[in-house]
Amino acid sequence: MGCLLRNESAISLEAEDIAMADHFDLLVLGSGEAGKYIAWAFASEGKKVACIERQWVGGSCPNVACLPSKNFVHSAEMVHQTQEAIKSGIFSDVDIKVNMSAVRARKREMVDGLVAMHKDRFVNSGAQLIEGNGRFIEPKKIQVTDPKGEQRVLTGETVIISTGSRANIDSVPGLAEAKPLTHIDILELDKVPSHLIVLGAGYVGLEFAQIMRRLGAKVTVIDRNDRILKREDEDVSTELEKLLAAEGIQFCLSSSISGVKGTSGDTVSVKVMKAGKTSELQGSHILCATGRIPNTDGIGLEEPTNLLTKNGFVKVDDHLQTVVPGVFAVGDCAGSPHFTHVSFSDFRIVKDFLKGLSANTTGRQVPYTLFTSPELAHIGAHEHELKAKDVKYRKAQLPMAAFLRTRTLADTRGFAKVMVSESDQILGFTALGPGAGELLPVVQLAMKAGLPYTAIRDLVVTHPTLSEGLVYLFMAVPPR
Ligand SMILES: Cc1cc2nc3c(=O)[nH]c(=O)nc-3n(C[C@H](O)[C@H](O)[C@H](O)COP(=O)(O)OP(=O)(O)OC[C@H]3O[C@@H](n4cnc5c(N)ncnc54)[C@H](O)[C@@H]3O)c2cc1C
Ligand SMILES: NC(=O)c1ccc[n+]([C@@H]2O[C@H](COP(=O)([O-])OP(=O)(O)OC[C@H]3O[C@@H](n4cnc5c(N)ncnc54)[C@H](O)[C@@H]3O)[C@@H](O)[C@H]2O)c1
Repeated sequence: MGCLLRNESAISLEAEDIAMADHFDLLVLGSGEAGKYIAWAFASEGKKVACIERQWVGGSCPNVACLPSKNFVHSAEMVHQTQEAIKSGIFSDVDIKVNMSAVRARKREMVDGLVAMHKDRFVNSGAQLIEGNGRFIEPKKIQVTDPKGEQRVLTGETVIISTGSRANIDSVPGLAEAKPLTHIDILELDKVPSHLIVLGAGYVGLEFAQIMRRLGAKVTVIDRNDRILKREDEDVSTELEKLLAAEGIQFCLSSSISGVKGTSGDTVSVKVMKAGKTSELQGSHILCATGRIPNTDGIGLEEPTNLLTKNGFVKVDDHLQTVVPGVFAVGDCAGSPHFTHVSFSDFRIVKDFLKGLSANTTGRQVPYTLFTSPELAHIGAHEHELKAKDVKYRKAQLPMAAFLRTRTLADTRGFAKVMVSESDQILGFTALGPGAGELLPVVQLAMKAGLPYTAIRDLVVTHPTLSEGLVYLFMAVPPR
């Protein structure tokens, strides 16, 4: 099989090594979102491809991140909806008791199905899935240690580093010893925590805080920032904090922790510092949700060619190629925004680049949705960024109650806003409301196609869908 790269690799492998090792057209380390799609795409075209995976076939998303956490979001939503139905008299005399083992079983069944689906995809595409831990000996040579401890050396004409990231555990005295939960462990609990302390009011922290609150836990969220989701506009994070607090979640903001005692799952005691004062918070469990660390340490990337940034991400250009021609890095480990859909976009960029097309990461759309209830969805510029850059814009904002479908759902919480340029281009859109994530693609499409906001304003949209509300929002944009 020939080289995948349009430019021949600068690295020449010694003939003897190639003879000894298993040699592939494409060698992928890590079977996460981008890595697995690249493996499947080239193997389906007849290339000799291997993908090395040490634990999670298909990566974090289907095993321990996006999909299982959204499975929990749904279980928590069912409990919440049942409670709402009792309040409104639809059910009477119902005693709700959450069976956490059943919540976990529903999640496990989904994950098992997803893993089986991934294994099938490997078989059907012809990409070899090689179980084991990979470590670079050279940029195009990886030593794999399989679960039995046996070692094998693989080489690739083209190599993709797709090793993802893991939860950060801060070096606070006693925190690691307390065996804190991460997103992986919390998805395996068989009992609802009596009092969950969540460290970090970002994506992971807020999604799990609401899940566990709705399943019956007392929940306290600690963050060093003065508001949740610091990167969002202040009106958005303030509103979401208000909605979560109304469900009974307690927030300790502008706070940091200086020590932890006890063991998560039994009792934990956390020393919280706020405005120079220290207090003690007792809980049953503690969850670390304070960001991610790239899985790039200890796998031979520092030597002989240092491929890493000072924060441990693999250094890449806007084609996701490292300093070594023919070696690419994708997804979280390359410092791409930490979303599965961005990793998928990385796959398409590398695939196109290898086929000689001019694909790159510059200026690509990065939409996102936080799966709290209500959801928070965003695309484009934030309002505070436009203000900071002194960009002139017109803004429309409506409460979600103006999206009439929300009234049928009896959930009118939140609001939506859009910022539009002097020349009618959509600069940014944010929605905090039920089903907000589903509103993004139509706005994205208009932005990508360079259509004026009036293209959405003037659509005939089915009544009463949530998307219909976009028409009313865009009608509210002030005239030029
Ligand atoms: C709780 C949680 C919820 C999330 N929810 C969402 C969401 O709803 N939507 C969204 O878009 N994003 C979400 N994310 C982010 C998303 O999961 C990540 O951005 C995405 O999974 C990154 O994919 P990746 O391919 O870069 O890495 P991963 O999916 O982590 O894949 C890396 C793979 O490499 C393997 N690996 C690592 N090192 C080695 C080695 N040395 N040898 C062999 N194999 C190795 C790992 O086992 C892993 O399977 C969530 C993240 C978390 C933590
Ligand atoms: N729905 C989704 O798309 C989704 C869901 C989960 C995760 N993710 C991705 O995973 C990434 C990681 O999520 P995350 O929640 O771990 O990180 P995050 O960066 O979103 O939030 C971390 C939070 O922890 C706080 N923090 C950090 N150290 C602290 C300390 N010592 N004391 C107090 N507070 C501290 C930070 O101020 C921040 O608010 C996200 O950025 C996102 O890209 C996406």
